[in-house]
Amino acid sequence: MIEVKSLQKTFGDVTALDSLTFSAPEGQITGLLGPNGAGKTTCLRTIYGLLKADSGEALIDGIDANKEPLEVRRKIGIFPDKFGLYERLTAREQVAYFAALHGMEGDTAAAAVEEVMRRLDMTAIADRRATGFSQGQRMKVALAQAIVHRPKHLILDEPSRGLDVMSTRILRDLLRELRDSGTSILFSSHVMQEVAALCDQVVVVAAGKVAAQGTPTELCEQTGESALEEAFVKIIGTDEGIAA
Ligand SMILES: Nc1ncnc2c1ncn2[C@@H]1O[C@H](COP(=O)(O)OP(=O)(O)OP(=O)(O)O)[C@@H](O)[C@H]1O
Repeated sequence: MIEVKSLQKTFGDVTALDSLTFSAPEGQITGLLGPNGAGKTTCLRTIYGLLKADSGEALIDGIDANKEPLEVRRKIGIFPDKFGLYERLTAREQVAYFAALHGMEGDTAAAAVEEVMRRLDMTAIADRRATGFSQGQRMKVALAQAIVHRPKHLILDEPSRGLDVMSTRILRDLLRELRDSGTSILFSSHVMQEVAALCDQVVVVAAGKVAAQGTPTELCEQTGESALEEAFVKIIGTDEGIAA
């Protein structure tokens, strides 16, 4: 279980998180949906220990990443908003490096690397160096790095950015498969269709607060709308910063 409790974070005059509270249970895909600047990235960075909140807690299975970062890192896979690849390494070497960082060795590591590359349809780029990779190819390597150690919890910041239709489908199938095998998945997005298609639970964030929470159907019922897009507009009062 990923839990966020009364998270508060300010940057100078900007309140990025304002008593943000929600949880992402195991075996579910939870979507953080909000317009640009709502606080999604700040929230995810706090959960994986890259940022320290002014107050409140972010817990993975009850453990705070700020207090026990190594313990938390073992349990989670992270697909961050910004990531860099080692340009001189091949896709396979990058993923293998992350497997090693997570303590995987020998045949187990090699099998995990092959499996994740097959699953993400990366065979054609496996032995190419990252220099010259397209945005979508880079995204796939970053995704493979995030899941090669089969984490119990997966946190993704706008995972489908830069992916073409086929790759987006591969990503969606992968997330569903991981969900069905018990992984808790928390991802941020401002793309309505993605959230509607994938999420068991949606947490609508606006101005650092939870503006509404529920299944896509419940959000529609709560607002008396038939489409999630309309429900969302009603909840936050604008469609600015949200893509259909
Ligand atoms: N390092 C920082 N320094 C100053 N302000 C920041 C910093 N990080 C975030 N903010 C501000 O905090 C608020 C929340 O930003 P955040 O990136 O968490 O939003 P977001 O919901 O992820 O937006 P987007 O969809 O545009 O990525 C914004 O007003 C942003 O400008």
